[in-house]
Amino acid sequence: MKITLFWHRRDLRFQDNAGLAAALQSGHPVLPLFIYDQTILEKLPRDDARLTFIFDQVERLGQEAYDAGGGFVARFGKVPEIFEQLLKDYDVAAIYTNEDYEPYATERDTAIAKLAEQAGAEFKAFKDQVIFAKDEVLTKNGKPSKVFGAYSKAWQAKAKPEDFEPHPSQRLFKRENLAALKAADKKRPTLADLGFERHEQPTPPAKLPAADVVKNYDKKRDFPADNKGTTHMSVHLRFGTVSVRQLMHQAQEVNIKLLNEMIWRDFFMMLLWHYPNTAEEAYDPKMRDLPYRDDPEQYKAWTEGRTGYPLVDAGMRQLNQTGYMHNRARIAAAGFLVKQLFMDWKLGEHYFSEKLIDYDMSNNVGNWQWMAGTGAVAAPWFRVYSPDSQQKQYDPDYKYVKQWVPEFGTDKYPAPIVDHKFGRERAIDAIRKGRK
Ligand SMILES: Cc1cc2nc3c(=O)[nH]c(=O)nc-3n(C[C@H](O)[C@H](O)[C@H](O)COP(=O)(O)OP(=O)(O)OC[C@H]3O[C@@H](n4cnc5c(N)ncnc54)[C@H](O)[C@@H]3O)c2cc1C
Repeated sequence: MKITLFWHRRDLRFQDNAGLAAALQSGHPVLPLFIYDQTILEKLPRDDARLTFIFDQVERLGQEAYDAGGGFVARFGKVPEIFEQLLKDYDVAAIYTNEDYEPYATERDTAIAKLAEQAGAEFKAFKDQVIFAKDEVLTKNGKPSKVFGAYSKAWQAKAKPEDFEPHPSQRLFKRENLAALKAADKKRPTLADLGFERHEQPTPPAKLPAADVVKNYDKKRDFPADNKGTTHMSVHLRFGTVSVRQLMHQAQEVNIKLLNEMIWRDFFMMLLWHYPNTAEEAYDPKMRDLPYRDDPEQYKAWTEGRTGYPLVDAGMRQLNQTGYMHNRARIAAAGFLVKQLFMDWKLGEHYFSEKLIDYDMSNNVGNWQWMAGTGAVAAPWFRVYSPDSQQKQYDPDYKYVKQWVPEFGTDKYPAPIVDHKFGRERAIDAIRKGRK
Protein backbone atom coordinates (compact mmCIF):
# COMPACT_ATOMS: atom_id res chain seq x y z
CA MET A 1 0.00 0.00 0.00
CA LYS A 2 1.28 3.47 -0.88
CA ILE A 3 2.06 5.71 2.07
CA THR A 4 3.00 9.32 2.84
CA LEU A 5 6.08 9.75 5.00
CA PHE A 6 5.92 12.72 7.34
CA TRP A 7 9.42 13.85 8.28
CA HIS A 8 9.62 15.65 11.64
CA ARG A 9 12.55 18.03 12.27
CA ARG A 10 11.92 21.20 14.25
CA ASP A 11 8.30 20.27 14.92
CA LEU A 12 8.33 17.53 17.55
CA ARG A 13 4.58 17.49 18.13
CA PHE A 14 1.48 16.00 16.50
CA GLN A 15 -0.75 18.84 17.62
CA ASP A 16 -1.26 21.93 15.38
CA ASN A 17 1.37 20.79 12.89
CA ALA A 18 0.93 22.28 9.38
CA GLY A 19 2.82 19.67 7.37
CA LEU A 20 1.48 16.74 9.34
CA ALA A 21 -2.11 17.95 8.89
CA ALA A 22 -1.50 18.15 5.13
CA ALA A 23 0.06 14.67 5.10
CA LEU A 24 -2.94 13.25 6.95
CA GLN A 25 -5.14 14.67 4.18
CA SER A 26 -2.89 13.46 1.35
CA GLY A 27 -5.04 10.45 0.56
CA HIS A 28 -2.44 7.94 1.78
CA PRO A 29 -1.85 6.52 5.25
CA VAL A 30 0.87 8.43 7.06
CA LEU A 31 4.04 7.18 8.66
CA PRO A 32 5.75 9.80 10.83
CA LEU A 33 9.52 9.76 10.78
CA PHE A 34 12.47 11.28 12.61
CA ILE A 35 16.06 10.96 11.43
CA TYR A 36 18.94 11.34 13.86
CA ASP A 37 21.16 13.10 11.35
CA GLN A 38 24.69 11.76 11.62
CA THR A 39 26.13 14.86 9.96
CA ILE A 40 24.76 17.02 12.79
CA LEU A 41 25.28 14.52 15.59
CA GLU A 42 28.95 13.89 14.91
CA LYS A 43 29.74 17.51 15.76
CA LEU A 44 28.09 17.36 19.20
CA PRO A 45 29.67 16.44 22.54
CA ARG A 46 28.69 12.94 23.68
CA ASP A 47 26.62 14.27 26.58
CA ASP A 48 24.82 17.00 24.61
CA ALA A 49 21.70 18.00 26.57
CA ARG A 50 19.77 18.86 23.40
CA LEU A 51 20.20 15.33 22.12
CA THR A 52 18.66 13.95 25.32
CA PHE A 53 15.79 16.42 24.92
CA ILE A 54 15.23 15.40 21.29
CA PHE A 55 15.50 11.71 22.16
CA ASP A 56 12.84 12.04 24.87
CA GLN A 57 10.52 13.88 22.48
CA VAL A 58 10.96 11.23 19.78
CA GLU A 59 10.21 8.50 22.30
CA ARG A 60 7.10 10.39 23.41
CA LEU A 61 5.94 10.74 19.80
CA GLY A 62 6.63 7.03 19.24
CA GLN A 63 4.40 6.17 22.18
CA GLU A 64 1.66 8.62 21.12
CA ALA A 65 1.68 7.17 17.60
CA TYR A 66 1.44 3.64 19.01
CA ASP A 67 -1.46 4.68 21.28
CA ALA A 68 -3.27 6.13 18.26
CA GLY A 69 -2.93 2.82 16.43
CA GLY A 70 -0.02 3.78 14.14
CA GLY A 71 3.75 3.62 14.07
CA PHE A 72 6.70 5.99 14.21
CA VAL A 73 9.99 5.48 12.40
CA ALA A 74 13.23 6.69 13.98
CA ARG A 75 16.47 5.98 12.15
CA PHE A 76 20.07 7.09 12.56
CA GLY A 77 22.47 7.88 9.71
CA LYS A 78 23.21 10.20 6.80
CA VAL A 79 19.90 11.65 5.64
CA PRO A 80 20.18 10.84 1.88
CA GLU A 81 21.16 7.24 2.66
CA ILE A 82 18.26 6.85 5.09
CA PHE A 83 15.83 8.10 2.44
CA GLU A 84 17.29 5.84 -0.24
CA GLN A 85 16.61 2.90 2.08
CA LEU A 86 13.14 4.12 3.13
CA LEU A 87 12.14 4.48 -0.50
CA LYS A 88 13.06 0.79 -0.95
CA ASP A 89 11.49 -0.42 2.31
CA TYR A 90 8.12 1.30 1.84
CA ASP A 91 5.91 2.11 -1.14
CA VAL A 92 6.26 5.89 -0.73
CA ALA A 93 3.84 8.14 -2.63
CA ALA A 94 4.99 11.34 -0.95
CA ILE A 95 7.36 12.85 1.61
CA TYR A 96 5.84 15.74 3.54
CA THR A 97 7.71 17.94 5.98
CA ASN A 98 7.83 21.47 7.42
CA GLU A 99 10.22 24.10 6.10
CA ASP A 100 13.56 24.69 7.76
CA TYR A 101 15.36 27.90 6.81
CA GLU A 102 18.92 27.24 8.00
CA PRO A 103 21.60 26.98 5.28
CA TYR A 104 22.45 23.31 5.90
CA ALA A 105 18.77 22.34 6.05
CA THR A 106 17.80 24.10 2.82
CA GLU A 107 20.61 22.34 0.93
CA ARG A 108 19.73 18.99 2.49
CA ASP A 109 16.05 19.38 1.62
CA THR A 110 16.84 20.26 -2.00
CA ALA A 111 18.83 17.02 -2.25
CA ILE A 112 16.02 14.96 -0.68
CA ALA A 113 13.40 16.56 -2.96
CA LYS A 114 15.53 15.47 -5.93
CA LEU A 115 15.88 11.97 -4.57
CA ALA A 116 12.12 11.75 -4.06
CA GLU A 117 11.48 12.96 -7.60
CA GLN A 118 13.80 10.31 -9.03
CA ALA A 119 11.84 7.66 -7.09
CA GLY A 120 8.52 9.03 -8.38
CA ALA A 121 7.48 10.37 -4.97
CA GLU A 122 6.20 13.84 -4.29
CA PHE A 123 8.15 16.12 -1.87
CA LYS A 124 6.26 18.91 -0.13
CA ALA A 125 7.39 21.34 2.59
CA PHE A 126 5.03 23.58 4.59
CA LYS A 127 5.47 26.71 6.65
CA ASP A 128 5.05 25.82 10.29
CA GLN A 129 7.64 27.32 12.64
CA VAL A 130 7.00 30.99 11.89
CA ILE A 131 3.97 33.08 11.01
CA PHE A 132 5.68 34.72 8.03
CA ALA A 133 8.69 33.35 6.19
CA LYS A 134 11.01 34.08 3.31
CA ASP A 135 9.46 36.79 1.09
CA GLU A 136 6.15 37.19 2.86
CA VAL A 137 7.00 40.46 4.59
CA LEU A 138 9.15 42.71 2.40
CA THR A 139 9.72 46.44 2.13
CA LYS A 140 7.71 48.52 -0.35
CA ASN A 141 10.59 48.02 -2.80
CA GLY A 142 10.28 44.25 -2.52
CA LYS A 143 13.51 43.83 -0.52
CA PRO A 144 14.14 42.08 2.79
CA SER A 145 13.73 44.67 5.52
CA LYS A 146 16.72 45.82 7.53
CA VAL A 147 14.75 47.97 9.90
CA PHE A 148 13.09 45.89 12.55
CA GLY A 149 10.49 48.52 13.51
CA ALA A 150 9.23 48.72 9.91
CA TYR A 151 9.27 44.92 9.56
CA SER A 152 7.30 44.46 12.76
CA LYS A 153 4.74 47.05 11.69
CA ALA A 154 4.29 45.38 8.29
CA TRP A 155 4.15 41.95 9.97
CA GLN A 156 1.39 43.08 12.33
CA ALA A 157 -0.58 44.73 9.52
CA LYS A 158 -0.41 41.55 7.46
CA ALA A 159 -1.32 39.11 10.25
CA LYS A 160 -4.93 37.92 10.00
CA PRO A 161 -6.80 35.62 12.42
CA GLU A 162 -6.40 32.69 9.98
CA ASP A 163 -2.60 32.96 10.28
CA PHE A 164 -2.95 31.77 13.88
CA GLU A 165 -5.60 29.09 13.19
CA PRO A 166 -4.50 25.69 14.48
CA HIS A 167 -4.04 22.91 11.92
CA PRO A 168 -6.20 19.82 12.55
CA SER A 169 -3.30 17.33 12.74
CA GLN A 170 -4.20 15.98 16.18
CA ARG A 171 -7.82 15.33 15.22
CA LEU A 172 -6.76 13.51 12.05
CA PHE A 173 -4.06 11.50 13.79
CA LYS A 174 -6.04 8.27 14.11
CA ARG A 175 -5.74 4.63 13.11
CA GLU A 176 -7.52 4.90 9.73
CA ASN A 177 -5.09 7.63 8.56
CA LEU A 178 -1.92 5.96 9.80
CA ALA A 179 0.39 3.44 8.14
CA ALA A 180 1.82 0.27 9.64
CA LEU A 181 5.51 -0.08 10.50
CA LYS A 182 7.79 -2.69 8.98
CA ALA A 183 9.13 -5.08 11.61
CA ALA A 184 12.66 -3.61 11.43
CA ASP A 185 11.33 -0.17 12.47
CA LYS A 186 9.55 -1.41 15.59
CA LYS A 187 12.74 -0.89 17.58
CA ARG A 188 13.90 2.71 17.71
CA PRO A 189 17.56 3.62 18.37
CA THR A 190 18.50 4.18 22.00
CA LEU A 191 20.75 7.02 23.14
CA ALA A 192 23.58 4.47 23.44
CA ASP A 193 22.94 3.31 19.83
CA LEU A 194 23.41 6.93 18.81
CA GLY A 195 26.66 7.06 20.79
CA PHE A 196 25.35 9.53 23.37
CA GLU A 197 25.00 9.68 27.14
CA ARG A 198 22.00 10.99 28.98
CA HIS A 199 22.33 14.65 30.05
CA GLU A 200 19.15 16.20 31.27
CA GLN A 201 18.76 19.92 31.71
CA PRO A 202 15.66 21.37 33.28
CA THR A 203 13.14 22.57 30.71
CA PRO A 204 9.77 24.20 31.35
CA PRO A 205 6.67 22.13 30.54
CA ALA A 206 5.66 22.12 26.87
CA LYS A 207 2.54 24.20 27.36
CA LEU A 208 1.55 27.81 26.89
CA PRO A 209 2.97 30.16 29.55
CA ALA A 210 0.86 31.08 32.57
CA ALA A 211 -1.54 33.98 32.05
CA ASP A 212 0.19 36.23 34.63
CA VAL A 213 3.62 35.76 32.97
CA VAL A 214 2.21 36.94 29.65
CA LYS A 215 0.21 39.74 31.24
CA ASN A 216 3.19 41.21 33.10
CA TYR A 217 5.82 40.43 30.48
CA ASP A 218 6.49 44.02 29.40
CA LYS A 219 7.12 45.09 33.01
CA LYS A 220 9.15 42.10 34.17
CA ARG A 221 11.09 40.82 31.19
CA ASP A 222 14.27 42.78 31.85
CA PHE A 223 15.05 41.60 35.36
CA PRO A 224 17.05 38.38 35.33
CA ALA A 225 16.48 37.53 39.00
CA ASP A 226 12.77 37.10 38.27
CA ASN A 227 12.41 33.59 36.94
CA LYS A 228 8.80 34.26 36.00
CA GLY A 229 9.52 37.48 34.13
CA THR A 230 9.77 35.79 30.72
CA THR A 231 8.03 32.83 29.11
CA HIS A 232 10.94 30.33 28.87
CA MET A 233 9.39 29.15 25.63
CA SER A 234 12.60 29.37 23.56
CA VAL A 235 13.46 25.66 23.81
CA HIS A 236 9.94 24.70 22.77
CA LEU A 237 9.97 27.13 19.87
CA ARG A 238 13.32 25.71 18.79
CA PHE A 239 12.15 22.11 18.75
CA GLY A 240 8.50 22.76 17.95
CA THR A 241 7.23 21.13 21.12
CA VAL A 242 4.83 24.09 21.42
CA SER A 243 3.01 25.62 18.45
CA VAL A 244 4.27 29.06 17.48
CA ARG A 245 0.78 29.97 16.27
CA GLN A 246 -0.78 29.37 19.68
CA LEU A 247 1.97 31.20 21.51
CA MET A 248 1.90 34.22 19.22
CA HIS A 249 -1.88 34.30 19.30
CA GLN A 250 -1.78 34.38 23.10
CA ALA A 251 0.78 37.21 22.97
CA GLN A 252 -1.23 39.11 20.37
CA GLU A 253 -4.30 39.05 22.59
CA VAL A 254 -2.59 39.89 25.87
CA ASN A 255 0.81 41.53 25.50
CA ILE A 256 2.03 43.29 22.37
CA LYS A 257 5.55 43.61 23.78
CA LEU A 258 5.80 39.82 23.88
CA LEU A 259 4.40 39.56 20.37
CA ASN A 260 7.02 42.02 19.22
CA GLU A 261 9.85 40.00 20.78
CA MET A 262 8.59 36.93 18.99
CA ILE A 263 8.43 38.85 15.72
CA TRP A 264 12.22 39.25 16.09
CA ARG A 265 12.33 35.49 15.69
CA ASP A 266 10.49 35.58 12.34
CA PHE A 267 12.68 38.52 11.34
CA PHE A 268 16.01 36.81 12.04
CA MET A 269 14.84 33.62 10.35
CA MET A 270 13.83 35.61 7.28
CA LEU A 271 17.25 37.33 7.24
CA LEU A 272 19.18 34.07 7.56
CA TRP A 273 17.18 32.54 4.71
CA HIS A 274 17.96 35.54 2.48
CA TYR A 275 21.60 35.85 3.58
CA PRO A 276 22.86 32.36 4.51
CA ASN A 277 26.45 33.67 4.38
CA THR A 278 25.77 35.67 7.56
CA ALA A 279 25.90 32.45 9.59
CA GLU A 280 29.67 32.69 9.10
CA GLU A 281 30.52 36.28 8.23
CA ALA A 282 29.46 39.80 9.10
CA TYR A 283 26.44 40.96 7.16
CA ASP A 284 28.06 44.39 6.77
CA PRO A 285 31.02 44.04 4.35
CA LYS A 286 32.67 47.08 5.97
CA MET A 287 32.90 45.13 9.24
CA ARG A 288 34.35 41.88 7.87
CA ASP A 289 38.06 42.32 8.51
CA LEU A 290 38.28 43.90 11.92
CA PRO A 291 41.50 43.28 13.87
CA TYR A 292 39.83 41.31 16.67
CA ARG A 293 42.00 40.39 19.64
CA ASP A 294 43.15 36.90 20.45
CA ASP A 295 43.65 36.34 24.18
CA PRO A 296 43.00 32.73 25.24
CA GLU A 297 43.25 33.53 28.97
CA GLN A 298 40.66 36.29 28.85
CA TYR A 299 38.42 34.25 26.57
CA LYS A 300 38.57 31.37 29.06
CA ALA A 301 37.71 33.75 31.91
CA TRP A 302 34.68 34.89 29.92
CA THR A 303 33.48 31.34 29.22
CA GLU A 304 33.86 30.38 32.88
CA GLY A 305 32.21 33.51 34.29
CA ARG A 306 35.38 34.93 35.88
CA THR A 307 35.59 38.38 34.27
CA GLY A 308 35.05 40.36 37.47
CA TYR A 309 31.88 41.87 36.00
CA PRO A 310 29.13 40.25 38.06
CA LEU A 311 26.22 40.41 35.57
CA VAL A 312 28.40 38.91 32.83
CA ASP A 313 29.73 36.22 35.18
CA ALA A 314 26.29 35.32 36.53
CA GLY A 315 24.98 34.95 32.98
CA MET A 316 27.84 32.73 31.86
CA ARG A 317 27.49 30.52 34.90
CA GLN A 318 23.74 30.24 34.42
CA LEU A 319 24.49 29.18 30.84
CA ASN A 320 27.15 26.63 31.86
CA GLN A 321 25.00 25.12 34.58
CA THR A 322 21.55 25.13 32.98
CA GLY A 323 21.90 25.61 29.20
CA TYR A 324 19.79 28.78 29.51
CA MET A 325 20.65 32.44 30.06
CA HIS A 326 18.31 35.38 30.66
CA ASN A 327 18.14 37.77 27.71
CA ARG A 328 19.56 40.70 29.74
CA ALA A 329 22.54 38.61 30.73
CA ARG A 330 22.98 37.43 27.11
CA ILE A 331 23.19 41.10 26.12
CA ALA A 332 25.69 41.86 28.90
CA ALA A 333 27.85 38.79 28.23
CA ALA A 334 27.85 39.21 24.44
CA GLY A 335 28.48 42.95 24.65
CA PHE A 336 31.40 42.37 26.98
CA LEU A 337 33.09 39.84 24.67
CA VAL A 338 32.71 41.86 21.47
CA LYS A 339 33.44 45.29 22.91
CA GLN A 340 35.30 45.37 26.24
CA LEU A 341 37.42 42.36 25.21
CA PHE A 342 37.15 43.19 21.50
CA MET A 343 37.00 39.55 20.40
CA ASP A 344 35.32 38.12 17.31
CA TRP A 345 31.53 37.71 17.69
CA LYS A 346 31.88 34.30 16.01
CA LEU A 347 33.78 33.00 19.05
CA GLY A 348 30.88 33.90 21.31
CA GLU A 349 28.27 32.73 18.82
CA HIS A 350 30.05 29.38 18.68
CA TYR A 351 30.29 29.06 22.47
CA PHE A 352 26.56 29.82 22.85
CA SER A 353 25.78 27.32 20.07
CA GLU A 354 27.43 24.56 22.08
CA LYS A 355 25.80 25.42 25.40
CA LEU A 356 22.32 26.85 24.82
CA ILE A 357 19.51 24.32 25.00
CA ASP A 358 17.45 26.84 22.97
CA TYR A 359 20.26 27.42 20.47
CA ASP A 360 18.74 28.60 17.24
CA MET A 361 21.13 29.65 14.50
CA SER A 362 19.06 32.56 13.19
CA ASN A 363 18.40 34.04 16.64
CA ASN A 364 21.91 33.46 17.87
CA VAL A 365 23.68 34.82 14.79
CA GLY A 366 21.21 37.71 14.51
CA ASN A 367 21.65 38.77 18.11
CA TRP A 368 25.44 38.35 18.15
CA GLN A 369 25.78 40.40 14.98
CA TRP A 370 23.45 42.98 16.48
CA MET A 371 25.66 43.25 19.55
CA ALA A 372 28.86 43.41 17.48
CA GLY A 373 27.42 46.11 15.21
CA THR A 374 28.05 43.92 12.15
CA GLY A 375 24.50 42.76 11.32
CA ALA A 376 21.77 43.69 8.86
CA VAL A 377 20.18 45.29 11.89
CA ALA A 378 22.71 46.26 14.50
CA ALA A 379 23.51 48.49 17.40
CA PRO A 380 25.73 51.36 16.19
CA TRP A 381 29.30 50.02 16.16
CA PHE A 382 30.43 52.73 18.61
CA ARG A 383 27.83 51.81 21.23
CA VAL A 384 29.46 50.04 24.16
CA TYR A 385 27.22 48.97 27.01
CA SER A 386 28.62 49.50 30.47
CA PRO A 387 28.28 46.27 32.48
CA ASP A 388 28.13 48.31 35.69
CA SER A 389 25.24 50.50 34.53
CA GLN A 390 23.38 47.40 33.36
CA GLN A 391 23.98 45.81 36.74
CA LYS A 392 22.52 48.87 38.50
CA GLN A 393 19.55 49.02 36.18
CA TYR A 394 18.55 45.35 35.94
CA ASP A 395 19.90 43.65 39.05
CA PRO A 396 20.40 46.47 41.57
CA ASP A 397 20.26 44.20 44.62
CA TYR A 398 22.62 41.63 43.07
CA LYS A 399 19.93 38.99 43.51
CA TYR A 400 20.65 37.32 40.17
CA VAL A 401 24.39 37.63 40.74
CA LYS A 402 24.24 35.99 44.15
CA GLN A 403 22.20 33.13 42.73
CA TRP A 404 24.95 32.16 40.26
CA VAL A 405 28.16 33.60 41.71
CA PRO A 406 28.26 32.48 45.35
CA GLU A 407 31.72 33.96 45.98
CA PHE A 408 30.63 37.42 44.82
CA GLY A 409 31.46 39.94 47.55
CA THR A 410 34.26 37.81 49.01
CA ASP A 411 37.98 38.02 48.30
CA LYS A 412 37.63 34.93 46.10
CA TYR A 413 35.76 36.95 43.46
CA PRO A 414 38.20 38.24 40.79
CA ALA A 415 38.97 41.87 40.02
CA PRO A 416 37.79 43.05 36.56
CA ILE A 417 39.99 41.53 33.83
CA VAL A 418 39.73 44.75 31.84
CA ASP A 419 38.88 48.32 32.77
CA HIS A 420 35.57 49.27 31.13
CA LYS A 421 36.72 52.70 29.93
CA PHE A 422 39.98 51.31 28.54
CA GLY A 423 38.18 48.40 26.79
CA ARG A 424 35.55 50.72 25.38
CA GLU A 425 38.08 53.12 23.86
CA ARG A 426 40.24 50.29 22.53
CA ALA A 427 37.25 48.76 20.69
CA ILE A 428 35.98 52.04 19.26
CA ASP A 429 39.44 52.98 18.09
CA ALA A 430 40.09 49.58 16.48
CA ILE A 431 36.72 49.50 14.72
CA ARG A 432 37.10 53.08 13.49
CA LYS A 433 40.45 52.23 11.94
CA GLY A 434 39.49 48.72 10.76
CA ARG A 435 36.18 49.57 9.07
CA LYS A 436 36.50 49.72 5.32
C1 LIG B 1 23.76 37.21 22.22
C2 LIG B 1 22.37 36.61 22.19
C3 LIG B 1 22.20 35.32 21.72
C4 LIG B 1 20.91 34.75 21.66
N1 LIG B 1 20.77 33.46 21.20
C5 LIG B 1 19.53 32.92 21.11
C6 LIG B 1 19.35 31.59 20.63
O1 LIG B 1 20.30 30.88 20.28
N2 LIG B 1 18.09 31.09 20.60
C7 LIG B 1 17.01 31.84 20.97
O2 LIG B 1 15.87 31.34 20.90
N3 LIG B 1 17.15 33.10 21.38
C8 LIG B 1 18.37 33.67 21.48
N4 LIG B 1 18.50 34.95 21.95
C9 LIG B 1 17.30 35.77 22.18
C10 LIG B 1 16.73 35.74 23.61
O3 LIG B 1 17.74 36.00 24.54
C11 LIG B 1 16.07 34.41 23.95
O4 LIG B 1 15.13 34.06 22.95
C12 LIG B 1 15.31 34.50 25.28
O5 LIG B 1 16.17 34.89 26.31
C13 LIG B 1 14.71 33.13 25.61
O6 LIG B 1 14.00 33.18 26.82
P1 LIG B 1 12.41 33.22 26.85
O7 LIG B 1 11.87 32.12 26.00
O8 LIG B 1 11.99 33.28 28.26
O9 LIG B 1 12.14 34.59 26.10
P2 LIG B 1 10.91 35.59 26.14
O10 LIG B 1 11.45 36.90 26.54
O11 LIG B 1 9.79 35.04 26.93
O12 LIG B 1 10.49 35.73 24.63
C14 LIG B 1 9.58 34.81 23.99
C15 LIG B 1 10.22 34.33 22.71
O13 LIG B 1 10.44 35.42 21.83
C16 LIG B 1 11.64 35.21 21.08
N5 LIG B 1 12.62 36.24 21.40
C17 LIG B 1 12.72 36.96 22.55
N6 LIG B 1 13.76 37.82 22.45
C18 LIG B 1 14.31 37.64 21.25
C19 LIG B 1 15.41 38.22 20.55
N7 LIG B 1 16.17 39.19 21.06
N8 LIG B 1 15.72 37.74 19.32
C20 LIG B 1 14.97 36.78 18.75
N9 LIG B 1 13.92 36.19 19.35
C21 LIG B 1 13.60 36.62 20.57
C22 LIG B 1 12.19 33.85 21.53
O14 LIG B 1 11.73 32.86 20.63
C23 LIG B 1 11.57 33.69 22.92
O15 LIG B 1 11.46 32.34 23.33
C24 LIG B 1 19.79 35.52 22.04
C25 LIG B 1 19.98 36.83 22.52
C26 LIG B 1 21.25 37.36 22.59
C27 LIG B 1 21.43 38.77 23.10
